[in-house]
Amino acid sequence: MDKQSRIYVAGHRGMVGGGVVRRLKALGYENIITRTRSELNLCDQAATKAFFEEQKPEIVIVAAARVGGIHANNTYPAEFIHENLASAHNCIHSAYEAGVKRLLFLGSSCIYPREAPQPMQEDCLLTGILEPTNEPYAIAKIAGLKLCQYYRKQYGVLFHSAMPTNLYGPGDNYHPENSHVLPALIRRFHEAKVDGLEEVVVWGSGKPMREFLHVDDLSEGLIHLLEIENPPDWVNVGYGSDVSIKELAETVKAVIGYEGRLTWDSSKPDGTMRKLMDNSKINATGWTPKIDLETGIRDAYEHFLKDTEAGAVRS
Ligand SMILES: NC(=O)C1=CN([C@@H]2O[C@H](COP(=O)(O)OP(=O)(O)OC[C@H]3O[C@@H](n4cnc5c(N)ncnc54)[C@H](OP(=O)(O)O)[C@@H]3O)[C@@H](O)[C@H]2O)C=CC1
Ligand SMILES: C[C@H]1O[C@H](OP(=O)(O)OP(=O)(O)OC[C@H]2O[C@@H](n3cnc4c(=O)[nH]c(N)nc43)[C@H](O)[C@@H]2O)[C@@H](O)[C@@H](O)C1=O
Repeated sequence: MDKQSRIYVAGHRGMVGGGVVRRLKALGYENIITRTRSELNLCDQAATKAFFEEQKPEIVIVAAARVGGIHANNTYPAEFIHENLASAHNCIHSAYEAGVKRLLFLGSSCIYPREAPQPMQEDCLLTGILEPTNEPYAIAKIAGLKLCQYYRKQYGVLFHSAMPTNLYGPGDNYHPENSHVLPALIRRFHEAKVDGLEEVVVWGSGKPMREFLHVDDLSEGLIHLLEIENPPDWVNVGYGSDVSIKELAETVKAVIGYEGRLTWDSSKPDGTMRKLMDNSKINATGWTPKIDLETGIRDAYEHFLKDTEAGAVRS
């Protein structure tokens, strides 16, 4: 990518969008276009069309979406499918109409079937039923991926997608109920330590396995994908190994230095039992992650403490 390219990063105030902007600036890209949601609601088709016609970015990274953990997905299914379908469609179609040549859409490992053989390869898409706890979100993500695939096929635009695994790191959403598991545990263990609580409740059985990738690794992977001349229509971007929720909780507990006990709330859903992705396709192009989970959790906690100090924790 030319350092002068006009790059629109949708969702720049989010964890991924913020990571991508950080990485682009570190690499010397100077023409980065951003809009907050109040400046441009991507669910508003007319406003999105007008924005693309006016700005005519050369490259678009779609990191804007309605995102949340298992409880949020389970609680707001209509909002998750509506907002993610609308924002993906509006971004992708308006980009095409405005002559954008390259667009990278962000999906998720949730798009793959609940019972997909592990590790999950890209071609297992649509070969089985989806995990019910995030089906609305997954269907919207599949639609975005397919929009890119067929606009590329019919119109010849280079619109392609990345399927990240569970992400974490600076700028994450720390909402006590709606966040993903890793930020939720960082916040809960931290607050229990500060408040001297005797126990921390963790959801589910602790048995599900999850793969975690630090957002700085993902950001590097996304920019790497944009440098590839003929990328796959969609490609997994994961860490390559997974841990149980129980192991995760024990690691977060140790990093934060909480000495109380763990209890499990089996009334909360486990979700899919495993969703480790096969990342060999992107690895073969020369990208591999660098940040191991414990190092990454330390980094995320340091940023959480700094943001707490500054009253800037997102939730
Ligand atoms: N976090 C994770 O574990 C994973 C995330 N992903 C994908 O990565 C992408 C980014 O996720 P992440 O950074 O974690 O999410 P965040 O919630 O941290 O950020 C999403 C951003 O999108 C913006 N946004 C949401 N809806 C709209 C809208 N209608 N118009 C304009 N802006 C909007 C939000 O704005 P505002 O700040 O105003 O709310 C926010 O800045 C998403 O596509 C997500 O599906 C994929 C796999 C895992
Ligand atoms: C990232 C990807 O995948 C996401 O799905 P998910 O991985 O199931 O989401 P999650 O991060 O919320 O992990 C949930 C697992 O963790 C356990 N768990 C324990 N204690 C807490 C807890 O306190 N909070 C949460 N959220 N989960 C907890 C919980 O019981 C379950 O087993 C999609 O939402 C979607 O966003 C998507 O794209």
